[in-house]
Amino acid sequence: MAEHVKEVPERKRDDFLRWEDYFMSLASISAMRSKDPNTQVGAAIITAEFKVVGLGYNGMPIGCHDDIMPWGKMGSDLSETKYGFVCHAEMNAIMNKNTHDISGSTMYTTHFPCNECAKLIIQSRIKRVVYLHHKKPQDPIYVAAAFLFDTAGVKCKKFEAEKPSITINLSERPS
Ligand SMILES: Nc1ccn([C@H]2C[C@H](O)[C@@H](COP(=O)(O)O)O2)c(=O)n1
Ligand SMILES: [Zn+2]
Repeated sequence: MAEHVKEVPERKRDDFLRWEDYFMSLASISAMRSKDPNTQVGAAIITAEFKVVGLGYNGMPIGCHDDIMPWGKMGSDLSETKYGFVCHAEMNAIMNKNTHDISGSTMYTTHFPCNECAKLIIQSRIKRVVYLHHKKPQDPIYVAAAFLFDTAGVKCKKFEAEKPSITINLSERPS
């Protein structure tokens, strides 16, 4: 064979990122955009045809500047904490969707959805939720969310990574 022709491998590479790892990676990378000093959450909506149609992370509403809004957990009432204002990652992923009908889709989320996001997920006709963390399963908010999903027939699954961690190299130097 001519010396300049690269030997083409006969088989595909086998260490490619599997679909589920890819989709949870998109949710996890989206979470890296969050300004929440305590909990960064990301969500990705994937259609049954494996198309990415929505990404979101927890953040303040449009026009509510991050440096003006409260990011604390404690205050004399809700209006003095982030909880009264922050948009959840799941809601933002739904609001950011780039197609009208997301029925039958799967939401990959770094954290188990709250009851308010569960309602949005159900009403959007998302049929499956894959989550990475579930910090407070006994919290009434998440008990209510689980009841909503179970009653509405939305399947919930804890994410199991094929690759427990991935590295992204954004520098020009080859990894
Ligand atoms: N499924 C969830 C759960 C929480 N979030 C957001 C809401 C807050 O920004 C933060 C939670 O704050 P913490 O009480 O852990 O300090 O995460 C979400 O977007 N989706
Ligand atoms: Zn929520």
